[in-house]
Amino acid sequence: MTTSQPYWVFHFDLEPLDGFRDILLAELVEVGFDSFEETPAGLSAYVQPKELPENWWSELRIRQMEGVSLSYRKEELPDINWNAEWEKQFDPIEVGDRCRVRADFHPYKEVEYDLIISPKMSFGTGHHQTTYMMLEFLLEAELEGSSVLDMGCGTGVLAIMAEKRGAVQLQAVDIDAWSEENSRENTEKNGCENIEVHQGDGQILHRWPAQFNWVLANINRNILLQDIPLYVDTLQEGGALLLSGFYTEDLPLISEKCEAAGGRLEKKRVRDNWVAAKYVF
Ligand SMILES: C[S@@+](CC[C@H](N)C(=O)[O-])C[C@H]1O[C@@H](n2cnc3c(N)ncnc32)[C@H](O)[C@@H]1O
Repeated sequence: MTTSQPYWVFHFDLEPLDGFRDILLAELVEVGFDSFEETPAGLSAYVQPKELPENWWSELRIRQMEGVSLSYRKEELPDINWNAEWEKQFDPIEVGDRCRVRADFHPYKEVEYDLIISPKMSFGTGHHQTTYMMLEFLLEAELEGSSVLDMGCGTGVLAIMAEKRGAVQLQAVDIDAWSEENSRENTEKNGCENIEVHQGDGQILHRWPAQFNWVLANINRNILLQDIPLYVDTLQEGGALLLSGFYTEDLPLISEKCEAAGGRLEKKRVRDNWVAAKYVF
């Protein structure tokens, strides 16, 4: 998306947000939208007019879901230079004084971990509290020589950080094809050589029984509750789960699920009511 093209942007209001924004995003990708921004009320989504089927609105399955309310406002944009748009919206993020997440159009600055991420429409630039806290955990984790699963990899930012910190065998998985492609692009940009990227969900984990020292999963409450047992099955004895994507009020449920699988909460972080938690097994 480097050239100027006419676009439409749809500003979606979604209620409730928690857990449903990902579903909306996945459905919009299916019908042809190709770039997204999170908004406090929902999502702004971009599409080239020629890509959007006439019946897209009536086809959205999320509209039939019980208790979900969705509406939109459409704006026509004559020409967008996408590079310029990203430059406006995406400032580099500093995670403490050792890690900086930037796009390749931002100038390099001396830092221990310089992560280059082209976000396009995948989630994971470090701007979100959950990504930020996962990066904080990775900064203090013992990763040298370890094996790591990054589940729901988005831009691949967590796997990239884990390799830079010494992990030697990494699998990154996302349910979304675009994120798979974007993670591959970003692993190359960062010169990572140990990360394999896949499209898939929890079912793919049967390939890797008792394999990983670390499982990273920043997804959402419902997917985590469903898939924690699968994550635990892929952990080696003595391994750890780093989980995020849920709120403080959901921590007891997540902890209960991990404890039932033999885990213990070792440490948690909280920012704006979002939680990241480390469970050891
Ligand atoms: C909140 S983003 C996290 C991205 C990145 N790991 C980070 O920390 O910023 C969650 C990602 O999980 C993916 N996802 C959603 N459901 C999933 C599932 N069941 N299995 C694997 N990935 C999933 C989404 O497509 C999205 O890219």
